[in-house]
Amino acid sequence: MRIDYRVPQPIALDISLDIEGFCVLLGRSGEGKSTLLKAVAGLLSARGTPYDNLPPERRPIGYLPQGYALFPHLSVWENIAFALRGPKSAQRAEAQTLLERVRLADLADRRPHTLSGGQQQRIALARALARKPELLLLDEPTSALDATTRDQILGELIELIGALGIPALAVTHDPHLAAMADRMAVLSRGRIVQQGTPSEVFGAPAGVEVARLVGYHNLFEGRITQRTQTETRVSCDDIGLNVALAHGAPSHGRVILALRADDIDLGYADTVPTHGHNQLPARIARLRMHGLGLHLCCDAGLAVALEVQIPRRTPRHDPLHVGSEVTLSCAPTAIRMLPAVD
Ligand SMILES: Nc1ncnc2c1ncn2[C@@H]1O[C@H](COP(=O)(O)OP(=O)(O)OP(=O)(O)O)[C@@H](O)[C@H]1O
Repeated sequence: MRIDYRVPQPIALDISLDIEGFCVLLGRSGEGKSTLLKAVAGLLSARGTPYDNLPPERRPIGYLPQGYALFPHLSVWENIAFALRGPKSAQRAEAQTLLERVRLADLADRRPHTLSGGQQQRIALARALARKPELLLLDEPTSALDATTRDQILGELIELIGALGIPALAVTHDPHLAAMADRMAVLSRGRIVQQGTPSEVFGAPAGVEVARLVGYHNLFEGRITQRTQTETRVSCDDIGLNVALAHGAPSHGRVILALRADDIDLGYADTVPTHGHNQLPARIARLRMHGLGLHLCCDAGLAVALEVQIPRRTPRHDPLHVGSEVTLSCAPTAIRMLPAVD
């Protein structure tokens, strides 16, 4: 399904988006993600296809707002029945069928506050299904979930929506959710700046804004000085780096290099890193624990400090401290080359 929407207020949007399976629209806070969903649902004034000029109640859309908006004083089945018509007994039977579709048949008489965040989310989904939607819209589906179970609950939700066979558009600023989608798009300054599968977008961000949103912590400027058939040599503050050639990457002049914190390897000054590419002597400027690993800020002579994520501490990592001399290294294929921004 394709949606084309133009929204004048409260923020100008001009959006064309292909929705297949579970699609995630990623954007910073305030970019207009909720505004787009409300426009498609007919809850604010906008022009676009499909559903142009249809009042909200006639749009075949299932809308899950942030926090789900379940009625606390109604039972689960009454929350779902709120979207149904007809005699009470028929409503109850249909609510029960919808609860079975979201695999929560035994919770019909509970109140929403007695359920987990993931269960509440599925009740909201059941209520949305009562409208027989041809499109599901989910506003920040991660926001009310517990961080420890979030990925599991979202995995189950995505699987469930896939089994229902209804295309879904979820909006979020969370790259973890985007990484789990069938397709994703990135919203910036009112437009879609990139869309594709998560591996296409995470693997080849179209620009600095996308790179930042999908977790490239290290962004720094350089100038292309040499090019071979497979690699480009880029000079960054007098430090030379080899970058693997990628389709569509700039071929000359100023560029921005993007590098993920967990794509940098760390060796001690007296050890040779696991691979011989792009070795940078560096000094640890800051260091903090990150789960089982470490997050480091290292001064390697570039204009910016390099952020380095070590997933698991080995016994050799224990002596690391501010001021330690280390050798950073990264493979040429780990560095993305983006057009420079003026
Ligand atoms: N009712 C309103 N009146 C005035 N301005 C509004 C209104 N609703 C939203 N805005 C503004 O429109 C812009 C987009 O808001 P929107 O809620 O769509 O952003 P968002 O991308 O969903 O943000 P978040 O991720 O923080 O939820 C923001 O600058 C917001 O302040």
